[in-house]
Order: sequence, then structure tokens, then C-alpha cells
Amino acid sequence: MAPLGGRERGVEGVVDACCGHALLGLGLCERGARTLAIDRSAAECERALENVDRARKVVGDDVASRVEIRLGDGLGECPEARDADVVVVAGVGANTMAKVLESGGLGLCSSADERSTSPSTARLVLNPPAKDGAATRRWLAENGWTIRDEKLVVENEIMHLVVSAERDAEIDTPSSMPLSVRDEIIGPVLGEGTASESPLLKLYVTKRLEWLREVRRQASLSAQRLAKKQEKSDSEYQSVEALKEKIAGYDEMESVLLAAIGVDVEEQRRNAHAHLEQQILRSYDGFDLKPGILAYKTVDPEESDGRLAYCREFLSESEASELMSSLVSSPPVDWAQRSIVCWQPQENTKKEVVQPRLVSWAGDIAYKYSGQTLEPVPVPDVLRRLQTKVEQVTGERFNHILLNRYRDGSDSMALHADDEPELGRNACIAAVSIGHVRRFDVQLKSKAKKKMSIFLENGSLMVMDRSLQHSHYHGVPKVTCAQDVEGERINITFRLLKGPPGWRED
Ligand SMILES: O=C(O)CCC(=O)C(=O)O
Ligand SMILES: [Fe+2]
Repeated sequence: MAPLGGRERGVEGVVDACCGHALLGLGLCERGARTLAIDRSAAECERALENVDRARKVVGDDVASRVEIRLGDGLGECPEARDADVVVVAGVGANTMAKVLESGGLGLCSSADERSTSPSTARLVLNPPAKDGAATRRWLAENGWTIRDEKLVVENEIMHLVVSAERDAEIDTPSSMPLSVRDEIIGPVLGEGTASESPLLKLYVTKRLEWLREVRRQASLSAQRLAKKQEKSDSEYQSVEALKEKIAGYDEMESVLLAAIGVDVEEQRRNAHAHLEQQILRSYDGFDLKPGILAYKTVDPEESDGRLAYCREFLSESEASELMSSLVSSPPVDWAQRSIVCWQPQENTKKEVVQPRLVSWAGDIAYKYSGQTLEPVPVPDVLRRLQTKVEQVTGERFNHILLNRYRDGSDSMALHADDEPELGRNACIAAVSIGHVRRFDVQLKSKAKKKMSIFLENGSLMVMDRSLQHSHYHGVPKVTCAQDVEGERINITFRLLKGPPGWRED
């Protein structure tokens, strides 16, 4: 085969670096090009040779003689690639593609020497899977190539990208401007299109969004997990910071992708907020709510007389935020993540588990629950005042305060009943919530499907009384919606312990 270089008039010299069965190369030759088709797999090369033979019979010697099949790994042993008009890398992911191109000296030239001997390849045509689009564009920009054209194609139900790029004039520096977020994840050419007019582009953007949301979810879970570790090494602190930076980048990418399919991020945020507000209001059905007034509702009248009461704006916003800062910044109580003993129904055994939240307590009397005993500690003034206010509104008396601090949406409290013997029968439990709104589930013990939920807002008071602890479980589930995972909440529960641990009502 004649050398590919020299830019033979009217004949394009192509190197197909991962040729597989060489169908692409043959197609190009049929259109008048000359192709050197390389593959690292001997089996693929054999198939390719069979296809060349077949082509010879069907379309003639002229076409078949313009393709050469060669066994080889990458472009390292392919001097022809240096002055080919076009180098094609198709059907491999961005990492392999980068290795193949770099093996042929098509990456960035870092020294003057390299520059003087660098290949004169004019154009790259790359065909990665669509999911590798951003990595491909990043490699091109970092290695001195400018994207001239991009197309989306679907083959065997997999979406691929075809990118055509030309050498920048300055091949010793990466493209002077770093790629914008849009140019990297959607592409400079595809980004010019309107998703509403191109179903394929819309699908591409939607798939990117799905991927992005998943990686962001994983990153924020890792960040939360690390941030919650009580003793962190320096590198763990750095990882939390790095993850936070990544998450901010993902948020920016999400806005760009949403804009490309005509979604206004601010509007979406407003809609999500309005949706949550609606859910919150709907959860108050059956309560005759007036701000500052405690409204009672019998949860399942046909099953028990257990009641739930709710009061919005029991504390004003400023009272709630003052209380929050006094409990968090210079806490008058000691926060700890404790281990409790839990029944594991699957294994039919008891097991020690770490509570997914911080707890603290104060009171005049010890409290025993879930295999642990909380020794009495003096009630700080700020909580003593709150207790008085709760006692006034509920008409009840309390002597023990248990505080639960949910650092974010991944902290939770499993379904349980506060039915310890020391609380006596039909205990009244009152709880003030401050900070992020959280859903509170109440479920009939005898019928798991019978469940109600009520959202406990900042500054609210909730009361459970009569037989509710005997007929129902309650709990605070994890928040699954990505938007809502941030946000701290503290719940301050007031109980009346009738006696020390071991006390029982006659
Ligand atoms: O955080 C909450 O709202 C629930 C607290 C609770 O159920 C408890 O402390 O027993
Ligand atoms: Fe409880």
C-alpha cells in the first residue's frame, strides 16, 4: 500500500485505529478514501480480512485494494498515522481512546522537540459511547484539538457520539480557554441545538441528568458519612472539602443540562418547595389548626383512643433559631452518638447498633430504654423555660427531656413506641421541633399498612397521649429526595418518668 501521507489529491488517507471488522474502513474506501485499519485482536483482524475479501467480490478490487488490515496495539507502531489526513478511533471508551491517540503522538506536545516532529494529522474522528462524551471533549481540549462537529447516533440501542476535531494552531498548549461546563457535558456543537427539536439530543441530556444525579447522590452520601465521623484524619477533612467542591460542580452541571431541555432551575426549585408545602399542609388534614393552639386528633378511632396533637408556631421563628444556636453552638447539653440494643427480626437476635443521630438528655431521674440507661443530668435554664411553656400549653407535667439531633436528612429514628414501664400506662409525650422540617410517621402496631404522617415544622409542638404508645409505633424516616437532605433538626421530647429504672405500674 502506498504511504498515506502526502495528501494525494482527492484521496483522503485514513487510519482507523481500532478497526474491529473494518466495515467502517471499507465504507470509507468505497467513498474514495484509502484506509489503514488496525486492531490489537488477531481474531478481529481475521474477520476484517474476510470482509475485505467479500468486498473484493462485491464491489471490486479497486475498493478492496485501498484498505490495509494490520495487527497492532494503538498507533505506536503505525508511522503512517503521523501524516494521515484523518485518524479514526471508534467503538472504544474515552480512556482507551486517549491511550491509543497518545501512543501515536497525537496528545499534547510538551517540548519544542516534540513539536518539530509532531504528526501532521489534520483531523480526528472519534466515536465514543455517549456517556464518555465529556471525557472525550476534555481530552481534546487538553491536547490541543478543537471540536468542529458532533453528532449523536444510536446503534444496537446504545447511544454513541461522533466527534470531529481539528488540530489547534498552537499545539504546545491546551486550548487557551478551558471548556465551559456546557461545552464539556453537552458539547459546543450539540449545545447549539435545541433539545425540543431533537429527540436524540433530549434523550442524551436526560441520560446525562440521570447519571449526574446518581453520582451526586453517591458523593453527598460519602461526604455525609465522612463529615459525621467523630474523629477524622487530615486527609478525611480534605476529602470532605473535595467532595463538597465536586457536589457544587455537579449542581452547576445540572443547571446547564436542565436549561438545555428547557427547564428553569429556579422555577424547579420553587415547584419542589411548593410541592413540599402542599405535602405539609395535606398532612394536617383532620387537625383544626390555628397558630399557637394545640389541636388534637384521634389517630385511628376504630382501633384505639390514642391521640396526636399538633401546634404550629408554638415558638416564633426567632425563638426557634435562638434555641437552635444555644443547643448547637455552645451546647448546654452533651451531644453523643450512642449505641443501643435492637431486635433484628431477620436474624431473630438482639444486636448493638449505633443510633443514626446524636442524642442528649436532661432530667431529675434516670431513663432506661433500648438497653441503655441515661443518668440524670441537670436541666439547663433554656430547657427549663421551654418545659414550663410546654407544661402550660399541654396541662401536663414532665421531669425528663430527651433531645434528638438529626444532622441532616440521612439521620433518622426507626419506628418504635415510647412504652417503657417507667412511663406508666398511657404516657403523654410532648415534643418541640426546631430546624429543618421532617416527616413523622405514626403506624398502627397491628396493621403495618395503616400509617399516617405529619410534618413537624420549625417551632412546632407535637403531643402523643392516651393509648397511642400501646397501639401505635412512631418514627422519623430518612429523607430520600436529594434536594432535601441538607438541614439540621433538633427534637426536644418531654416525658414524665414515674420512677427509677425498673419501676412498674401496679
Ligand atoms: O424526632 C422526633 O420527632 C421523634 C422523637 C422520638 O420519637 C423519641 O425521642 O422517642
Ligand atoms: Fe419516640
